Amino acid sequence: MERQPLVLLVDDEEDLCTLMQMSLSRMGIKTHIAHRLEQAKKRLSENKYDACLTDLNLPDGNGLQLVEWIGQHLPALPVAVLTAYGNMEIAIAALKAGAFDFVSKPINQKHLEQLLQKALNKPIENFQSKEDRLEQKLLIGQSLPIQQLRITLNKIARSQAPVFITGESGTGKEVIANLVHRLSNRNEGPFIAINCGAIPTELMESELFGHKKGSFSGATQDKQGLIQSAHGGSLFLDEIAELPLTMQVKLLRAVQEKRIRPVGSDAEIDVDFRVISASHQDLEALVQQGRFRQDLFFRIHVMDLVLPPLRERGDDIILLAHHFIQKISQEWGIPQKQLTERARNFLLSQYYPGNVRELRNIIERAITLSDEDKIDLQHLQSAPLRYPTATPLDRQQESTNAFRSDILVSAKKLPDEGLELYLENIEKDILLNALNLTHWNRTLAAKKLGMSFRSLRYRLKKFGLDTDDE
Ligand SMILES: Nc1ncnc2c1ncn2[C@@H]1O[C@H](COP(=O)(O)OP(=O)(O)OP(=O)(O)O)[C@@H](O)[C@H]1O
Repeated sequence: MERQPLVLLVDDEEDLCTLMQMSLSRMGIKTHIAHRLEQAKKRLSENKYDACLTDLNLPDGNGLQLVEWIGQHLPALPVAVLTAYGNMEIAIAALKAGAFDFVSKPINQKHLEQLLQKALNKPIENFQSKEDRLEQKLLIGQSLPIQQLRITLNKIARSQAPVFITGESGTGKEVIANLVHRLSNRNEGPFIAINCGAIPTELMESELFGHKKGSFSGATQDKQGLIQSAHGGSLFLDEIAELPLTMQVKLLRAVQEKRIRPVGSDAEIDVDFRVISASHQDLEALVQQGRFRQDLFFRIHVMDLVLPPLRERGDDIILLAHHFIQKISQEWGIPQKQLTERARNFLLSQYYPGNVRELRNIIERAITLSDEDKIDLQHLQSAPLRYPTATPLDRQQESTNAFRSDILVSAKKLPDEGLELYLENIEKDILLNALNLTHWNRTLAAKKLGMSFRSLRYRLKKFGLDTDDE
C-alpha cells in the first residue's frame, strides 16, 4: 500500500493548525504540528516529511529563517509559507529564500489542495481513504462543526465503546449512527435501527428481545428480537429516552452482559452487539427527574457525539440543498433544477426548527412546484402542495373553530366512505396541520396535539407520513 504523505505544519495559532490538520486529513495527508521555530527544526531532523507549511511569524523567530534552514539541511523538502492576505513583499522574499510557493490566510481549501498537489507531485484524490470518501458521500457538509464532527467520528468509530448521539430532531443522528457502524470493524455485520418512540409499549419487550411461541396470546410462533438481529453488528436505539423504565432495566442487562432472554423463554441467548443510541432530549436532565435510569445513562454514554442544528452550519445549507435536488431529481427521473440567487439567500436566512429533514421537505416541495428549470423564491415560500392543510399560526384558533363546525354540520349526514375512513381522514388532516405549523418539528407537533412523541410517530407511520426513507 502507498505510504500516506506526511506534512509538517508550523504555526503558533492552535485553531488554525487544527483546521488545517482537518483539511489535510480529508485529502488523506497526515500532519505533525510545531508551534515554534526550534520545535520545527527538531521535528524536521527526527522525521521524514514530504512537505512543510510554515507561518511567517513564530514566537522564537520567523518562517523565512526556517525556509533558509530547510534549504541548507533538507534541500529536497518542498516548503511553502503562509502569509497574511495581500502581503506580497514577504511572499516574494519567501520565494527568494527558497520556498516553492505561498498561501494567503485565510486559507482557501482549493488553494491548499493545489499547493499540496504541486508539493507532493501527486493527484490528491489518490490519497483519499475509503472511509473519507464514504463520509463525504453520506455526511454532507464542510462547515467547521461538521469537519470537527468527522474527526471525532473517525476516532469513535474505530473503538468498540457505546456511542451516544445528541442533537435536535432532524439533524442527522441516524445518518451519524449509520456512519459509526460503517466505519467500524463491525461493518460486515448488520446495522439494526430501532425507533424506541415508535414501538407501542405493550409490544416493546417482544420486539426488542423476541418471544417464544405461546408466551402470550398472539404469539403464534417463535420470534427473534431486534437485539438478536444485531448480532455481530451495531444496534441503533433512536429516541432512547422514550424507553419505559421497566424496559430500561432489561436493556441495561442486555448491554452489560451481552445476553438476552426472549419473552416466555427459560434460556438466555448470547448476543454480540455495539450499542449506539440517540436522543433529542437532555438525558442528564431526565436522569435528574428520575425518568431515565442513571446506570443505563452511564453505560450507553461512554462516547459522545453532538450534532449542531442546521442553522449553525452556514453554507452547508446550500450544499445540502444541492444534494437533495440532485437526489430527488435522480429518483424522479427529471432534469436537475438550479437554485436562483434569491432562493439561496432565502434558504440561508431560515431558522429550520426541523433541521435537515425540514430542508429536504422544502426542496422536495419546491421541485414539485417549479415548472421551470430553476427554483426561485416563490417555490420555496409557497403553501405546501404535498401537505395542503397548512394554516398560519395566527389563524390557528380561527381555523380550529371552523373545522369543528364543519364536523358538526357534516355529522348530520352519514359519511359515504364509512366512519372509520372518514375519521382517519380527519385525523390525517389534523396531523398534517400540526406538522406544517411546526415546520415538521415532530416534538413540537406532538406537544401541540397533546400527545406523546411516540404516539405521533406511530400515527405518522400509519398514514405513511414518516418521511425518513433512509
Ligand atoms: N449531513 C447530512 N447529509 C445528508 N443527509 C442528511 C444529513 N443530515 C441529515 N440528513 C437527512 O435528513 C433526514 C433526517 O436525518 P435523520 O433521520 O438522521 O435525523 P435524526 O436527527 O435522526 O432525526 P430524529 O431526531 O427525528 O430521529 C434524513 O433524510 C437524512 O438522510
